[in-house]
Amino acid sequence: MIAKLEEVSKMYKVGDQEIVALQPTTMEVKEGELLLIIGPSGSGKTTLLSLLGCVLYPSKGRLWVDGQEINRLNERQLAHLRLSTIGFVFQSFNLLAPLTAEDNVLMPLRLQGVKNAEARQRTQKALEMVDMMDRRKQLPKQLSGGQQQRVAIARALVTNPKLILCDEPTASLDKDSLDVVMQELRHLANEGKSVCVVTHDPRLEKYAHRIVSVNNGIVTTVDKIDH
Ligand SMILES: Nc1ncnc2c1ncn2[C@@H]1O[C@H](COP(=O)(O)OP(=O)(O)OP(=O)(O)O)[C@@H](O)[C@H]1O
Repeated sequence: MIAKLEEVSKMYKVGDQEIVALQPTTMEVKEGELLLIIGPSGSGKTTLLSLLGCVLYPSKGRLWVDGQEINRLNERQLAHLRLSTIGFVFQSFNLLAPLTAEDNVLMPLRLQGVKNAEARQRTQKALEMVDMMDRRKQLPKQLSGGQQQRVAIARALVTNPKLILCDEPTASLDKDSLDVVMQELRHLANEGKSVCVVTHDPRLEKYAHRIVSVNNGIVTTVDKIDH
């Protein structure tokens, strides 16, 4: 198992009001699964993903990611855990506009201080996995939304993270690009990665190994009908 929550809750303070974004939640994320986190706007999905992504500390309860208990780590250790263990994919791709596809994918390895020759080799492998080698010299604006998202996936997996977290990765995509991106993510899960995908789009359900639904901060497991 890559992540485990034990009675984890998250509260936000707004003025003197306290908003409960996530009610006490106990769940696991396993290796080799694509876990879909589905629910309406404002239900707590991003909060749950941010906790799994070690971006937020739990307000209460205990959270382990890759065997480390989050509340025992300081900000610096948390940043290190993020860089070494987790890959992030966002709705808006978040590629750096002046850099080619290849240089975007290379960036996390530069941050990790990986030597140039190895970094180039790993970048090539990641771009091959998402079938974007032939477009590697292009800038993000010269790519379609689906192609940009595939580059963003390559960037997320170039560090060989155990856990890949995706926030509405298909929201800006048409149906065909959605299929390609979700098949890519499913493939990564089948190869042994843990992939969590937040969405409010039921079309993504068929790509999931497991589904949890979030409503008003309450997380429940949904029985999955296999397609
Ligand atoms: N930083 C914050 N400060 C205060 N309240 C917050 C903060 N982040 C989220 N919330 C509140 O917590 C609740 C859950 O928000 P969250 O972003 O997790 O929902 P979501 O399901 O991801 O929504 P969406 O699909 O619209 O992104 C909402 O009521 C939201 O307003």
